Amino acid sequence: MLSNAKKEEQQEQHRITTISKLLKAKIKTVKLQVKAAATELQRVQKNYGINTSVNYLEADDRIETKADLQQQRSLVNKVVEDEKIVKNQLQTYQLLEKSPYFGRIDIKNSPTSLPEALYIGTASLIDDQGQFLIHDWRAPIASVYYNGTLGTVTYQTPAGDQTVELIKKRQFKIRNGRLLNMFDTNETVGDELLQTELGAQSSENLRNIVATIQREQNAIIRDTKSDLLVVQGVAGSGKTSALLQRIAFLLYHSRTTLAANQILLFSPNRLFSNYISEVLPSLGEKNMRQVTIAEFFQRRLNGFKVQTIFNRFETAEHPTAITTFKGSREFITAIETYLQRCSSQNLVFLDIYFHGEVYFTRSTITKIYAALPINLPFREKIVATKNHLIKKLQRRSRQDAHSSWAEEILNTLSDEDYHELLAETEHEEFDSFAAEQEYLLLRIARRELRIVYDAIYNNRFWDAASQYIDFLHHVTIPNNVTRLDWDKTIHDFQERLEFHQIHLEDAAPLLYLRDRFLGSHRNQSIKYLFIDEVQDYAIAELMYLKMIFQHAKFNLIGDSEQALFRDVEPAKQLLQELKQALPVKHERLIELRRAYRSTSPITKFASSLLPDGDQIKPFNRSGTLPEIYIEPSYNDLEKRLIKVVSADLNQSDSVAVITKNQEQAATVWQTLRSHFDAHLISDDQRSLAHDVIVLPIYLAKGLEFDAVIGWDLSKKNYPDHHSLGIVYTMATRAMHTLTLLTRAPITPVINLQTSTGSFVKIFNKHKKN
Ligand SMILES: Nc1ncnc2c1ncn2[C@@H]1O[C@H](COP(=O)(O)OP(=O)(O)OP(=O)(O)O)[C@@H](O)[C@H]1O
Repeated sequence: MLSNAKKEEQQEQHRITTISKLLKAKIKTVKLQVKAAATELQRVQKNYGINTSVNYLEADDRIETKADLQQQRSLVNKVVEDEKIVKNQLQTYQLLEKSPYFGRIDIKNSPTSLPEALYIGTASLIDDQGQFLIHDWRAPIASVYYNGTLGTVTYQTPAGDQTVELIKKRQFKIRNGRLLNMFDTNETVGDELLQTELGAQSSENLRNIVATIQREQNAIIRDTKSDLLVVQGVAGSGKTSALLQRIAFLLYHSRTTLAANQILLFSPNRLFSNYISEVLPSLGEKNMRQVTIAEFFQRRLNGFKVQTIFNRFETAEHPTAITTFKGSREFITAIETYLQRCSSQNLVFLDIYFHGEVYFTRSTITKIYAALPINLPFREKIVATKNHLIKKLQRRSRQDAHSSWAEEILNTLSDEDYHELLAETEHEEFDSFAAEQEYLLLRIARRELRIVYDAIYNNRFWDAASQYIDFLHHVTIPNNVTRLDWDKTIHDFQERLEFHQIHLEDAAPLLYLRDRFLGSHRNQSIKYLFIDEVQDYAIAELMYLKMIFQHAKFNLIGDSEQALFRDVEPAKQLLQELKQALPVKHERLIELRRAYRSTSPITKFASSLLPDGDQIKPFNRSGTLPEIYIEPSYNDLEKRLIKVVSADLNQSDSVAVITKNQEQAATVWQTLRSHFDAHLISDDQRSLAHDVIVLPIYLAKGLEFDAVIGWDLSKKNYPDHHSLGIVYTMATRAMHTLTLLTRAPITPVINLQTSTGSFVKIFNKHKKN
């Protein structure tokens, strides 16, 4: 006799087999359709080529050709679109074939109705009768699976809230048509499945978490109302995972109005961008756009080399009072006040040159600007000044047509140039040769004066960098900054300018001043802006982004405790600052406290380093205690490293040695390379595919590894509490094993006399000697 459970398992396997067969059949059909669509596209494109190349030279046929062309073009577009649809369909079926669904909910719409079983998967599947065999995880009803415990459950739909009775919730693990595991659960998504997922070895890329999204993560993913969504979550709480699932959700939810290229993610570096690049495709969606803040600033400060976050971290371990000031809300507010109060005399207008001589003087431009109504917004003042200058230029170009330089150019024109200049007019139009000459002179003058026009059009009559320097001279500096130090930074800024370089701390304020004054460079197309690791961004940078991406909804994701370049700051305080700096109508804060990445012993150890670490809830996954080796000498430290790496490699696929900076990483790598297939990771690297990698902490941000070895956590390397964020980030990169190596004395950030000592196994070789 089969037990009930066994019978149910058989029934589920039977359903899976039926669906697998159906999917196989569908894949076969769609593959043929894809092939046919490709052939059709080739045919239409070939025809398009032939049709568009004929008749083009015959003037009488032009009109006809244009209409034909339009028809041909829309035909090509339609066939391209058809091909895209079948290709997408194929991709969806192939995705479902691997694992058609992961959840089932049995619901009753009313107490008297019969229960209905709904299966939840990565995408929907509908049979020939129009019945849903699988519901997409993003469909409104699917939120019952993620949010509800058994009983009455309410979920949101476009038509308003709906209530159902949830009578069963089941989770599956299915691979290639085989049911590997199933559980009935009352929880959001039961721990058992999550245990298996989290216990697995790390992979080169972050995975999607669609089958095991937790309730609080679901709130992040499905939020559609907030203009400013702030997520503060402890290390390994699934912030990045939820962010990517959220993008997939938004693309589904707003599929007629939102495209992947209207979503922009600021990520810490290229390595991280690559690490997360598989999640959206694995959910059947296209990737959003990604950029680092330095790349973004650099594009906007055309011609300047902007310091990267990485470089800033490498060159200065802690922010100075000046860096903090330049990154603050007060600094941006001071720029705003400065601009409002700046008299036209203080605006740094520039002479406009032509043929090496001043064409419009600075004082002319200042006068034009000064004559404008005082209350006009900056942008309108700039537009009015430009229009005024362009009118002046038009008048002057008529005069300049009679200048000696214009005549000289005319006299030395080659036949070819002469005819080219005349090309746009009919020769017969001129009454006389003199009229033709007059016409040509004006054209020459206008052509030559194009550089003046361009200078006006591109605002080159105003010098943003010098204006910024003037602002730096005028701003009231805070008490903790000396005048001498401040003057030094101004000098430093000027010196860098000569080499076309700019410090990261100056990029946002300078751009803010420039774009606020000119009213330019606004981005209208981005609808959602995401910033991961937001704790590494200055408020001034966020304020600039807010000014530029006026129509975008902001999603700021971070962990104030993993701040590398700042002191650890309480989440609430950071939030308060964000709210003040980025005022919006609907803001929302979601905090994540459960740490999923690391085993429970690792999370407990890492949390014990923090002042309010008891707020962090470890996920219940067992593992060995982290280990600390305190060695008497650097030589011993190196020997220990080799032993630990060997031991880790026996149990783990990925071992990462994390150092304080690139220089130390390079030294450690030299030690390891003769023993292992070790790889040194640098700023521009994209791949992590090696047994042993060595990288500085900054590059390890956001990533995870089976085994982590923290290199030289000595007092020398991490002298005081400023290093807390770094050490905490390092420890929380480990999924299964964590070993910290150090010379004596150990950093005060790891105080072994407190509870920290009980969460770690200590091997103090130094004491013995
Ligand atoms: N609901 C979940 N189901 C399965 N795995 C999860 C879930 N949430 C998080 N994880 C796993 O936990 C790990 C950490 O997730 P993620 O990198 O998204 O966290 P994070 O908060 O961005 O971390 P950090 O700030 O420390 O870089 C990943 O391996 C992720 O797959």
